Amino acid sequence: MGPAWHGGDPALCTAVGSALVTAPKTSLTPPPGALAPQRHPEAPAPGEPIGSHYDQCFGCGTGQPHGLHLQARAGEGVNVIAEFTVTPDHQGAPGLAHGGVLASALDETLGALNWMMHVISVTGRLETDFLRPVPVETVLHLDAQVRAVDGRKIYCSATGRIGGPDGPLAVRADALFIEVKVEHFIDNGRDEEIRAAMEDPDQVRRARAFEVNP
Ligand SMILES: CCCCC/C=C\C/C=C\C/C=C\C/C=C\CCCC(=O)SCCNC(=O)CCNC(=O)[C@H](O)C(C)(C)COP(=O)(O)OP(=O)(O)OC[C@H]1O[C@@H](n2cnc3c(N)ncnc32)[C@H](O)[C@@H]1OP(=O)(O)O
Repeated sequence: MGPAWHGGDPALCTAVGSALVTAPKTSLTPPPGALAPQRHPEAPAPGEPIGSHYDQCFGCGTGQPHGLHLQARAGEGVNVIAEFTVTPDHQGAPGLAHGGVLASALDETLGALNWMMHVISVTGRLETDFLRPVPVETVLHLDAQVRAVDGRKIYCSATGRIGGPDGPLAVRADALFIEVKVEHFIDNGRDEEIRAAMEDPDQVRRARAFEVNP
């Protein structure tokens, strides 16, 4: 038998007869004690653009030539909306968007939820359903919302519709984001980019926006 998805880590699988059966992974369903998400009092007003968290970000960076250039806006609740236009650069099959690009668009929209709660979090798990092919030149209407919060774990979901905000569902995702401190980036990022980010007053200002979290 070939290696399982977890590389055969004995902590993650149990032997049943001769077969390896994976243990259930952390659920994307909030546990019973999870709390309803709170919109931060200083979250952007509904309809207000959220802006890029880092100008070199593949998802939202305005200075990233290869990026998706996603521009999310605050929703009414603990949610954000965005539009993403599929271009020929995003193809997987002739004339159709690559699934990984669509997953990135969902991931980035979910990441923008950080601004609605003033919490820094990173994707721990992202489970994506691809329901319809998405042709080049399609505008994908994205909507992401936080469903619940349990300690550092943020349970959220996103949808991507075609033809309009109420159009047919093309992609959807459930995700678990994990809250981190700004040190997560400083400790793990490459020195060159971290140094440049710390010398950029706009970047420092964006990071500081998360420091006070009542
Ligand atoms: C000066 C520079 C400043 C730059 C930054 C400035 C501003 C920043 C502002 C906003 C920007 C923030 C983010 C970017 C936004 C959007 C981009 C799109 C989103 C992404 O693209 S982001 C990149 C991809 N992402 C990663 O690069 C994560 C890699 N990963 C890790 O870095 C660790 O893995 C981590 C931190 C996730 C956890 O590590 P950890 O040690 O802190 O915590 P631990 O492992 O204890 O987990 C605690 C509890 O979460 C559960 N848990 C953990 N992982 C799980 C999983 N995968 N599935 C199910 N449950 C999971 C555990 O089971 C436990 O649960 P319990 O508490 O119940 O036991």
